[in-house]
Amino acid sequence: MKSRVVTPFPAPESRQVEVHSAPSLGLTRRMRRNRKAEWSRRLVRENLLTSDDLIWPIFLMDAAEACTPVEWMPGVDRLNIDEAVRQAAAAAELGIPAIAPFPFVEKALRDPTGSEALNGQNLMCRAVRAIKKEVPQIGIICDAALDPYTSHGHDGVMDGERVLNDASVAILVRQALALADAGADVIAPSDMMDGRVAAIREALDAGGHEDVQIMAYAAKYASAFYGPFRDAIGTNATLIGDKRTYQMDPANSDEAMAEVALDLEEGADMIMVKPGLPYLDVVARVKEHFRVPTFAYQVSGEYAMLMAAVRNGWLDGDKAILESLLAFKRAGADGVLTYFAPRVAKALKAAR
Ligand SMILES: NCC(=O)CCC(=O)O
Ligand SMILES: [Mg+2]
Repeated sequence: MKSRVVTPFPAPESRQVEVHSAPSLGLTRRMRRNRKAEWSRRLVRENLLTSDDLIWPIFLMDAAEACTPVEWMPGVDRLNIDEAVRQAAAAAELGIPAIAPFPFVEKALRDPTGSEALNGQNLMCRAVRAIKKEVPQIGIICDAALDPYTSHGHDGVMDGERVLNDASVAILVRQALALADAGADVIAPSDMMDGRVAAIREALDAGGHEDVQIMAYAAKYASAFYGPFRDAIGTNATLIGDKRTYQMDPANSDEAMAEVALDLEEGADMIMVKPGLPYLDVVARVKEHFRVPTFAYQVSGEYAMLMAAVRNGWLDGDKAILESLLAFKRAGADGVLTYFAPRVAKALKAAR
């Protein structure tokens, strides 16, 4: 019997590859044709990110220093009022339509009922007045929620361990009125109490604020991605327990549809899904079904993840950030709240 010689690899001459004379596959449809040049890629592009899509969340702080860095959000600062006015002007110049301020409230001003939220001279109200006066062309979206103001870090008032719904709504309504009186263009209830949109709408109308819009944090999830925000506004130190009795279970999406339906019935002009990238399925489902102005919040944890990799040189910053924001547009969002707003607006301007 002849023994077979097994060659582990083909001999060198049979490994020659004829690149140019390979037979055509005879395909009718070649998806790559439209991708062959930049002009063609631009022509067939389905979604576009522009500065009109950006809402910039900023942090406020009563401080002598213009900027106080937020440790867990590299590149983000808490701004005193003068600096917030300056940066709002710069944002308007960059074509950013709106900002969303959040206050770092001194510990001494926090109490169990969040009463500082009702003070018409509090940090938020003073900042809103100052920005409205100097930069009237930028929209100001103000959160209605008590967490920056409560000693326990919850978005409402408590009875023992329980966050009370209706009692919290009564306070949120007064907070919303104080913000509207200061000049807020949009009230954004982020508290996830039931019935707060209707109550706020009614009070705004009764208070002569028919034109103040409501952007409801309609589907806000009890998420681990808010960690760095809590560092920024100082609630990581105060928060007792978690927010799972009012914010949504990350496992659910039918429930998000019910939340959005309710907020729209109650008078929300715009709705929001939060967090962003991990919940794009919810954004897509909501937009597809309700066809209303739909926003998503690329939250602090998403910002921190991207920035950590960018700072390590593991990701190309502008490219990764722009791609992350384009994903929201693809999912159907009309706009995104993002800490990257000024960076992105600058990059988009430079690319024009
Ligand atoms: N109500 C506003 C937030 O909770 C923001 C959360 C974040 O950026 O992590
Ligand atoms: Mg709700």
